[in-house]
Amino acid sequence: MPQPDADALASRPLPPLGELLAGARVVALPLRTRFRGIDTREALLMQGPQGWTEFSPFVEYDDAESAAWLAAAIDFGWSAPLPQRRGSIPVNATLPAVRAEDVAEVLAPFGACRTVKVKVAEPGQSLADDLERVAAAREVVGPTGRVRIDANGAWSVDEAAIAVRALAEFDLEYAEQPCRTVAELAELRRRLDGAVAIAADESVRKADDPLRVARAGAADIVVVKAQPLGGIRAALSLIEAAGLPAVISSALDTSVGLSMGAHLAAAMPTLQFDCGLGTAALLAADVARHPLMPSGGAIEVRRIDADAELLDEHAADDARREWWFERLRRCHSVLASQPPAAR
Ligand SMILES: O=C(O)CCC(=O)C1=CC=C[C@@H](O)[C@@H]1C(=O)O
Ligand SMILES: [Mg+2]
Repeated sequence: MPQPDADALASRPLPPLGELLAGARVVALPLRTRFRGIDTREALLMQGPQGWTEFSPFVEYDDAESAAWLAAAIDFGWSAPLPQRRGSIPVNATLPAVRAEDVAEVLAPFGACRTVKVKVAEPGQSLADDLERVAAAREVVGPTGRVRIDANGAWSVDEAAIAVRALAEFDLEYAEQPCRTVAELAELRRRLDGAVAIAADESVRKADDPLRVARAGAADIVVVKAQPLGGIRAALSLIEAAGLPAVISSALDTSVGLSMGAHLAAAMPTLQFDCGLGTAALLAADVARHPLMPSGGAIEVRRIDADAELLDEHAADDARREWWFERLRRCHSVLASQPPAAR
């Protein structure tokens, strides 16, 4: 799993656990549409000297992997902000693997996004389902819009070669993580020979070596998420080292976590692609009175104040809150056991 950037974090001591827990809140937010197998997004929110920050590794992630998400939360809540090069971030709409007839309705909360990312290769669905969904998404964004797909590594190289060529009929901006391994991505990229660009997501955020995919020439683009990569500074170093265009994306965060992603995107020297940071539109409830919803195809770069009433209204139950506090304690121990230079 990726390690937080050593140099960037070495100078900052780990805040004591008590400081993290003071005022920490756990929320359970309903989704509008089922996404990556969940209907509710749980997140732990904390208040640091720089403002609200988020720790929300998916519940199935182990402590070693989740510790990078905690390093990110601490970085955003406790470290001085980086210079911002832009005040708003163009975003894509994110389309879960819904039926074609539901596409327009599911995309409506995203407003006028020129780019849509379509989930494909959902277990239990067929290429015909993907073709219909991508066709419907193309219909919504029109001929000048951009359509990208995300298979979350579900295809073999042969399946991907067939599916990506078939879906290319709808003019794809890129295919995100079509296959699981770096070797498969490299083979697919060779076979496609530039017909469709390949973006790496899991091969970056869940890899022991997040730079391997770039070094192997297995992708044209890296998808970069602030929380799994250990925070804004670590993500910026990784992008520089990868030497590929980056798409900053969300981890299905609350608006607090999305503001971390927006600050990462704002600190990027260049931003070539629309970012996957419009996902507040997938939530049926959020923690802020003015959430980071996409408007006119962009989100603002600003910090988010969690709202006391919304935190109460969407508070997780006692058992889940204790589970998250325990997880925070364990991940804090993981970070504390690392030498400061590796934290
Ligand atoms: O990139 C986007 O449009 C939104 C974020 C997104 O798709 C994801 C967020 C969180 C978990 C992932 O399964 C998923 C992804 O694979 O990129
Ligand atoms: Mg992805």
